[in-house]
Amino acid sequence: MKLGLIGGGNIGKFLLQSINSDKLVDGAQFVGLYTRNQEKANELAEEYDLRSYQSIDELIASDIDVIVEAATVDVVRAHATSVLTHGKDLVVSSVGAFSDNDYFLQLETICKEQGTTIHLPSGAVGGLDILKAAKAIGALQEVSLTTTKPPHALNGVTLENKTVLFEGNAYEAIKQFPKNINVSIILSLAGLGSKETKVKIIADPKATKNSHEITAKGAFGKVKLVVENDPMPNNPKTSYLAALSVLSTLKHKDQSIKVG
Ligand SMILES: NC(=O)C1=CN([C@@H]2O[C@H](COP(=O)(O)OP(=O)(O)OC[C@H]3O[C@@H](n4cnc5c(N)ncnc54)[C@H](O)[C@@H]3O)[C@@H](O)[C@H]2O)C=CC1
Ligand SMILES: O=C([O-])CC(=O)C(=O)O
Repeated sequence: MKLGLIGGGNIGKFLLQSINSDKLVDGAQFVGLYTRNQEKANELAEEYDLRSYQSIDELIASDIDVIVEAATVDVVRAHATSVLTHGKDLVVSSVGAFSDNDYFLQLETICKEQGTTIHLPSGAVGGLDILKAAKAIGALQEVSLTTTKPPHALNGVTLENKTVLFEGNAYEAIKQFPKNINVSIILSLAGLGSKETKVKIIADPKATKNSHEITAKGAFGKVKLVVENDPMPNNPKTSYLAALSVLSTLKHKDQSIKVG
């Protein structure tokens, strides 16, 4: 499996190390890369033995099977259609790009026409299996997410006390915090949609973890799940689990037996 990477930041570098150096995914290798900073791109290309491209379009047109995005929500929105129409599968970190249901359906149609697949990792949360199972018979009634991070992992404003920065639905949350609340959109896609998924974002100067508390109820009963994530050293906005989940998606992508 020949992989192309967009974004050479925190998650991107973790994936290069795990796959190209540590060989953690059998038969997979990153062979091409595009990231915004050309100097960084060249350094990564040298270190991990792959080709650096001058544009995302060139990377997409190259001889690769799968594009792995680890950049931004805007990059996904700008390039997902092109990835799919070039017959490549797409693995997305910035799942917030799928907050709009019409856009999601549009991409789904392209996938069907092209025989391609978009993989959306669970990211820095869990519990998607429960939401999907309950939704299958329309038995899901309510989903809420409360995310608490230290201020430097959110808007960077110095705060004395715990402060609610946002309260509303996932659709609005990702608009205001595109680098912080992708998790709300994966929960929306598994569950009730971005307009019906409740989100609260709290900045807590005493917090040392990026924590996500998910509650849901429906005909199945109810669930409360708290994920207390260690942040990644290179980017405290991003939890380690988010990077691990992209790696796991690549590891299990072509498995014959699917778990969960
Ligand atoms: N699904 C989830 O649960 C989570 C998703 N994320 C999202 O994953 C994405 C990647 O996260 P990190 O690696 O931690 O971020 P990062 O900020 O460390 O790295 C992003 C990289 O993308 C590059 N980039 C930015 N704009 C670009 C463009 N227009 N074209 C090409 N490259 C561009 C940057 O130069 C940087 O190298 C972010 O959108 C982040 O919000 C992060 C954490 C959890
Ligand atoms: O990594 C996390 O804890 C969550 C995050 O940044 C996001 O969902 O965008």
